[in-house]
Amino acid sequence: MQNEELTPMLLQYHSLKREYEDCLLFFRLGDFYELFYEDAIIGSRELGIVLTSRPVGKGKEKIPMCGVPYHSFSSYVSRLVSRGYKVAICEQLEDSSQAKGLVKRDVVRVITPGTYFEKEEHSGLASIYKLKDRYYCAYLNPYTGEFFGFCGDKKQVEEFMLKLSPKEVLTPKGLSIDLNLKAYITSIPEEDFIEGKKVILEKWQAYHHKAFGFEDEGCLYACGGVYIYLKRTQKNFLPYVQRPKPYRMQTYLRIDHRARVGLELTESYEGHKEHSLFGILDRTITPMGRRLLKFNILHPYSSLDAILKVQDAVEELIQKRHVLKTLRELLDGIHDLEKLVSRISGNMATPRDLVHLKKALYSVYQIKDLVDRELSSEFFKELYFADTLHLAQEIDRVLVDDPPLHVKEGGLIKDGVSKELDELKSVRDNSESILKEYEEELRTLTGIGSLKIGYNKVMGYYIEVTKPNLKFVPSYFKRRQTLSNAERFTTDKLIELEEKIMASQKKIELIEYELYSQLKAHILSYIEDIAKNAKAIAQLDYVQSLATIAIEKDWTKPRMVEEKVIHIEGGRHPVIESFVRDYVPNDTHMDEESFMMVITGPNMAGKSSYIRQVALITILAHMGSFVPAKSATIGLVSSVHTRIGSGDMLALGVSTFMNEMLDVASMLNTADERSLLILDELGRGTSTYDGIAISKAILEYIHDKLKARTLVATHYTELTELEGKLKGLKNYHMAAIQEDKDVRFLYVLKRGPSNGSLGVYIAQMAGLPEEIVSKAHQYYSMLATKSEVPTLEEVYQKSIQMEQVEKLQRIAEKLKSVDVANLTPLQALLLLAQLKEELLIDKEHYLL
Ligand SMILES: Nc1ncnc2c1ncn2[C@@H]1O[C@H](COP(=O)(O)OP(=O)(O)OP(=O)(O)O)[C@@H](O)[C@H]1O
Repeated sequence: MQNEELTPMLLQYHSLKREYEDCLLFFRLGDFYELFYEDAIIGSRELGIVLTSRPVGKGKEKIPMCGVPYHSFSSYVSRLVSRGYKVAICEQLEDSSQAKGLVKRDVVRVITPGTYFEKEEHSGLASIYKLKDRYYCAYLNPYTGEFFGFCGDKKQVEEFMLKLSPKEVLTPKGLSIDLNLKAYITSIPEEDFIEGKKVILEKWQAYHHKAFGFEDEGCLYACGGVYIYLKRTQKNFLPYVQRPKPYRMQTYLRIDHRARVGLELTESYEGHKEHSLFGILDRTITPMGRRLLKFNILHPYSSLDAILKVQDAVEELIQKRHVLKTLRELLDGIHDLEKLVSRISGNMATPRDLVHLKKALYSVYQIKDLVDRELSSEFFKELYFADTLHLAQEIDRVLVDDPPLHVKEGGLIKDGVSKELDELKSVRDNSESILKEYEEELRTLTGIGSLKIGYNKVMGYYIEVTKPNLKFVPSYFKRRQTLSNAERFTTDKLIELEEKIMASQKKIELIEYELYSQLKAHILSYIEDIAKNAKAIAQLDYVQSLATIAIEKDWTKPRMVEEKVIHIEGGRHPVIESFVRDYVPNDTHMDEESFMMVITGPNMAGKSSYIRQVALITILAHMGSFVPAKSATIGLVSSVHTRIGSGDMLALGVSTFMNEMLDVASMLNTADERSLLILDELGRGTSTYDGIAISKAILEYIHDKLKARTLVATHYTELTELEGKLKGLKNYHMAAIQEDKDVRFLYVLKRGPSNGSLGVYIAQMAGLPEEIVSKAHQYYSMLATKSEVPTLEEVYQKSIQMEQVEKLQRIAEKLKSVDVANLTPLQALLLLAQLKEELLIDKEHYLL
């Protein structure tokens, strides 16, 4: 269509669309946002709304269009951004009734997949910048304001991105990033990163990247790209952004994406939160606490100091149950403070948001008081609370307790706040009683008992008289409207009254709006303080959640040590124990001498559950949490890696075996001596001989080179031959009993190798046809005789012997280390009692 054929409104549309070519333009027309042309076709397809075509050009040519109501646009926008579209919101900048000619319009905000800060699930903007061969990246969560900068190699950047899972990643134009990112990529000019760095330095009044704790200025470029993009897209709606800070991988126990999936940390394989560690652990009350808990599950602490600080806080709360109870009650009154902060900052706060803020800030005040009075561990002493009570009091002074949803509805401000407002309100209320009096007067005057004065937005005030009474209407009544059974009139006096009421109403609205804006501006000037309190509340909620779950599930405080050990007595799997009745606890003993466990046993015997349980207990301990065990001593771990078949990369076209080898390669390249490795069914994706050969070679490498604590669950009994050859490796098996034609699982970890997988029995239990099962039994007997497979009874006896020998060795070690000459009589007696107990096999029998 030629320009001259377009209406002024369409010309306006085209000029805006040219500026925002890569966006779907939501063009405000009255109570609707309209989409035109190609945008309308996309919008109708993606949103399932009707596509119309209207003759809008001067030549009356039809163009495709569709629209969504302005008050519910949010859900439509969230659907579009989650599918990778960008949406430009074009508003009317003046009141259409006041405008001369075409209403002024402009784009006030661009919403992209990572910047929709009203919705947590659509929030997360990152960037990648490359200088020489270093990658720099930044991550901003516009929902909470959290802002990180990070520098690392390709692998670490991938890990950073997978863990923080941004929805949109910004890269400089022309830079090809060969990374596995699950986010929408937006290219922006390289100059934006440079310009952004300047803006950041200016905003936070800093002169150097070191002022933010960054070792390298590349991080500030990456942060700059993110910040400038946010500013340009959000324009006047900039959410709250915290000062950028370094994301320090070394302060966290590293958990890579494979371990997150394999150990079902935040969701189960099926995608359910409830069956994950997070689902089981979550006793938080506020959304801020919940977010911190999730973050800490993926980022447990790596230093002893940090862990002990949280542990002590959790222990103190467990001991002071009454304080814990009050704290939980107070937290219950706190809304999502981080969300409120970004809404206030983005100029989107409704009057009800401010009421929520008021309540939250009153609770924060009470919580601070409780913490000061009742809690003494270092964690609580270090919590910083800003004074925000005055803000709560100010909201309380100005805003009514139950305000309407929108500012426009009026009735926001309390009496006594503004003299002028109070006077106008009394004029308005008076006029209403004058109206009532006038209605009475007219009824008496005309003798029409049913006469009434009414109001609607279109006509204003009117006098309504039913048809049968029209004959009594005086001549000075002016006709306004005819209805089916009544007529509507007005009089000079009514018009005069109406003008008075309307004038005061308009003024009331103006003053209320002004006072409300002042209140918002006042709150905005303390936004940093509110954000700090949101952080403190998140921390408190985190520790109270850990204390609550520890009480509920009777967990114990693990002893955290620097040595390379894991000693767990009576350990349980935190998730499975919640769903299985009579979960059988098991012990774990790993130290410098014996740091690899190979666990064999039949299918379904509990091998995988056991090795995962050790990893989960270790992670919980590093979060400062109590753990599901009778007792535990956990030596610090630097990273947790898993090789667990979950099929998560099959969708990417990688075969099972290749996927497995990729996992192992990634593990071996990043793990170190202090890592914990969990290997489940290594080598299962290839032929048996290949599988055994590769598994053996990998275990030897881990043993000789890495020396990392490692748990292996396998069906290859051949791997058990490594015990004896590799000093630090020991065999264990999950015990099962063969009862006639059935197998009974004991779920007890026993020393020594198992005798095979009993897979035929499992097939039988699963209901395979009898014919197949009996054939399989015959084949199994033939193979077993050839390779001399021991019976279950033989395996059991051997494991008992091994356990007894090891027990005696431990006792001997203990005795060797005793300095007899320096023992007090009491210590000697206690030692004697302890040794006697350790020698006990059951209630009546002793070892030896
Ligand atoms: N300690 C335990 N106490 C009670 N039940 C358990 C225990 N460990 C595991 N189970 C139950 O046994 C089921 C199977 O366990 P798991 O998957 O760990 O066996 P597996 O030996 O790894 O089997 P496969 O070799 O077939 O993979 C679990 O889903 C759980 O219900």
